[in-house]
Amino acid sequence: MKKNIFLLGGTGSIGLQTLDVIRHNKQRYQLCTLAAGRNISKTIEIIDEFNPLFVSVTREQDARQLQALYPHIVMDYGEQGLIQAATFEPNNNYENLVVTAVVGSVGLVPTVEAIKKGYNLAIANKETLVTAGHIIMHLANKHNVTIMPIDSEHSALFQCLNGENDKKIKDLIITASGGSFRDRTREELEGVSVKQALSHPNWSMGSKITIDSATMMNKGLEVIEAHWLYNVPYEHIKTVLHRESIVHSMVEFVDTSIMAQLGTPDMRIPIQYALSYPERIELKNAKSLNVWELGSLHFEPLDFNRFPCLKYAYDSGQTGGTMTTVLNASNEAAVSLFLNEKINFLDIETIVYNELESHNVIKNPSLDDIRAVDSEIKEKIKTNSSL
Ligand SMILES: NC(=O)C1=CN([C@@H]2O[C@H](COP(=O)(O)OP(=O)(O)OC[C@H]3O[C@@H](n4cnc5c(N)ncnc54)[C@H](OP(=O)(O)O)[C@@H]3O)[C@@H](O)[C@H]2O)C=CC1
Ligand SMILES: CC(=O)[C@@H](O)[C@H](O)COP(=O)(O)O
Ligand SMILES: [Mn+2]
Repeated sequence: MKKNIFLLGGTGSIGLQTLDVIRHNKQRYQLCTLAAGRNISKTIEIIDEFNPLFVSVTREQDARQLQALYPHIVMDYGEQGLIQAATFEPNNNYENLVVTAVVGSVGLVPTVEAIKKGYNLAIANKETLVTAGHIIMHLANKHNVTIMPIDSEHSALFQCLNGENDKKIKDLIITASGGSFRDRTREELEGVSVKQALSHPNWSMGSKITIDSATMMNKGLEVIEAHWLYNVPYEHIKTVLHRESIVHSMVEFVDTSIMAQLGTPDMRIPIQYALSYPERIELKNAKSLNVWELGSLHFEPLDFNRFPCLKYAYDSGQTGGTMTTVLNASNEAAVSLFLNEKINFLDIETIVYNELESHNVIKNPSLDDIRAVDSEIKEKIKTNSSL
């Protein structure tokens, strides 16, 4: 059956690649709603091509400008707009699929509301699972909602698992490219520029996740994301440095058999699979992986001393409660300061460490607890940086 796609973060890296999948499969998918942030020229391009029923943007003045251009489209803005984009009720009988491709914990509330509505999810926005995995997984189970992973490693794990029971898993093995500074020592990280940090060796992505790759926080967030998605304890989630980003992750089963998923570093592969599942369909304009040209693949241990953010993530995940909210919120705030050239690259991990050290954990936090801790931490870091 045809699917309504509710796209949160349509103007970003994942959003635009999702639109490319829709573009080549118009008989399968229709863009039902679009939520964007501040990129209004891109929003206009998307509206002109895909004619969604509902559009939301971050700022009220942008929504007004768009409403004047498109009087027939329902529009809103801000958090309320994002929620509407996730819960809009189209007047058709298609299946509903919400693609969460916004960056940061702003994705949390709309995701919760979409689940309560019974809409299935394709999740790229890992921050939502990191900050509130227990709430999301519990609600999804209660409302019988399917969660498909878009993150490349989690899509790989999903494909390797192929429906196997979590009791049959020995270890999840998540691969990491190492990011832009993988060949530098910690001393060589002093004074690195934003431009250098944004130069990822294998993937073209949004700026926040590219910095997370360079600090290895991305892999830490992915460990927590995998814990919630696949119900595997942290001691059975391993990470490995794999420079080529060809093996997207692996699962070792109890009989020691290892399954791996390979492919070119092209996010349209996991995005399309999340949209088409349980079917697998041809990916238009895709380049096959040439294993004969590839020759060899490399795997190396990851060192917690070199990449302390990875250790902070494991420790936060093990502690649980609001600790992962603090990890995520402090990282979001610190990365934003770094991108705005207010702090140095190595300050990111110092800020995260200090917040984790001083936090009094709330066990089994509610959505309100999480939202309060998230805003408090972000506000504190922002205020301190401007003193
Ligand atoms: N890029 C990738 O290859 C991968 C990304 N992910 C995850 O997917 C998510 C998106 O990443 P990516 O696409 O790279 O990020 P981008 O920065 O490229 O895009 C972010 C999107 O979110 C929108 N946005 C930001 N803030 C708000 C807000 N307050 N309200 C509404 N919309 C907002 C932006 O709008 P605008 O630009 O209009 O301001 C944009 O559409 C992240 O969680 C990331 O970790 C996971 C795996 C791979
Ligand atoms: C494409 C994708 O899923 C990213 O999360 C990617 O994994 C980033 O690469 P590294 O974090 O491995 O550098
Ligand atoms: Mn990933």
